[in-house]
This record gives sequence, C-alpha cells and structure tokens, in this order.
Amino acid sequence: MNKIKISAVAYTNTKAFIYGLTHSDIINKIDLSLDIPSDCAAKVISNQVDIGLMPVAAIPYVPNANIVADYCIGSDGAVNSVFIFSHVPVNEIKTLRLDAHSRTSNNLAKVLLKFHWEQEVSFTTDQNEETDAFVLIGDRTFGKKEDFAYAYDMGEEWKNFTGLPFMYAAWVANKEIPQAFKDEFNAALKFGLDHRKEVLQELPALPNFDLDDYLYHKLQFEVTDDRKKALKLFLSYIEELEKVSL
Ligand SMILES: C=C(O[C@@H]1C=C(C(=O)O)C=C[C@H]1O)C(=O)O
Repeated sequence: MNKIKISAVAYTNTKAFIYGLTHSDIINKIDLSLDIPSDCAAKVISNQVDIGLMPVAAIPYVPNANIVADYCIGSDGAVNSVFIFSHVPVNEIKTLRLDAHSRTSNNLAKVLLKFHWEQEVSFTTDQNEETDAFVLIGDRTFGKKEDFAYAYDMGEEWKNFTGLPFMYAAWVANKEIPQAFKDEFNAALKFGLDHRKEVLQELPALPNFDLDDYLYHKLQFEVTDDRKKALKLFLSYIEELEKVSL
C-alpha cells in the first residue's frame, strides 16, 4: 500500500499528536511532514498530501473535504496562543496586520472585529507595515502577553461572543480514507494525548508560560458536537464577511 501523506502543524499544540503517531505502528504507513498551519492548508488544497491538520478556515477550499479524526486543535475559552496583540484598546483599532502562518486566526480576528466588537478595520499582510494591532499564533506568542498594552485571546473572545468552544484546526482529508486507517489513526492520536506527561518531559521549560496548563487545559482536543456547531457558525461568518467585501 502507498503511504498516506500527512502534513501536521509544527507547533507545541501538536506535540502530543506527533508523539502518538511516532509511537504507533501507523508511523510505517504514513509519510509525515511538519509545517506551519498555512502550509498545511496549502498542501491539502493542492493535493500534495492526503490528510492535513488543517486550519478550519481553509476547509471550503478543499474539494471533497472530510474530517477523518475525532481529535482536533481546539479550546473552550482562552487558548493562550491565539492573540490579537494591540497598542490600543480594541475599540480604537483601525489597522491590523495578519499572521502569515495562520488561516483560521486571521479570519477569526476579522469575524470578531466585525461582528463582536463592531469595528471597521483595514487589514494588511505586509510584515513591515506599522499597525495598531496584529495577529500572532502558536509558539511565537508564548510568554509575550505582558509585552503589549492589550492582548486579546481570541478563544476567550469567541466564547464571549457565541458561548461556544472553538476548533482551530482539524484532521482533514481531500479524498476518501479507508475506515481501518482512520481507526488506527484515531487510536494513535489518543495514545499521544494519553501520554502528555511524557511529551511535557521532552519539552524545555519556558519562562512566563505554563506548558502543563497549555497541553492539559487550555488546548482541548476532542471534536465535540459544540465544536462542530462552532465550526459551522464560524464558516458562515466568514462567508458573510466575503459577501460584505464584494
Ligand atoms: C491554537 C492554535 O491553533 C492553530 C491556529 C491555526 C490558524 O490560525 O490558522 C491553525 C492551526 C493551529 O495551530 C495555535 O496555533 O496557537
């Protein structure tokens, strides 16, 4: 059998999944690459891989997209690694720089600014542009919260806005995947989550950031009904934004 090609996120949020995959037999059946989230999305969209831990905002761009695992990157409220960092309070943000690593959180920032905070903001992807605020995700945010006048945790703000948890990235395939493989894949992911203690031992301790709290509490990994509901709602808000900007 040809190996199934998989792109996973190269951040700490995915370490438990990687532990599970590399400590299971399934590692011999897959071709695993670690990428920044926007590249995971690009690889699934262009069919360079079969499955990706893909930013959910990119799902509409994947022909035959289907979620193949019971696990995801999610939170229920604050996640502590998906931020709008700002020099001004949110009701004064006029310009915001997006994060080139991100697909989901860039859109989440747009959704929250428009529908939750009701702010008219112009967005840029130019990393050299001076802006009132910017999106930053993943490990690059660890311990940075105190460096900015304002730090808005977007998991927390989504919960304030909708009362729902959130799903940032899901294991999405661009083709039918055999059920036997999905079962084995799920078991490997679960094995990794069950061994977060070992994962934590392998990670260097960080100043100003509680990795234990991050992997056990802030991040939530189950694809629950509420998280699916949140995904549907989030994608419908993105569609609404796209209509507005036409
Ligand atoms: C919680 C996170 O979730 C992520 C955010 C993503 C995005 O914004 O596109 C994609 C994958 C996840 O890594 C994070 O990166 O900190």
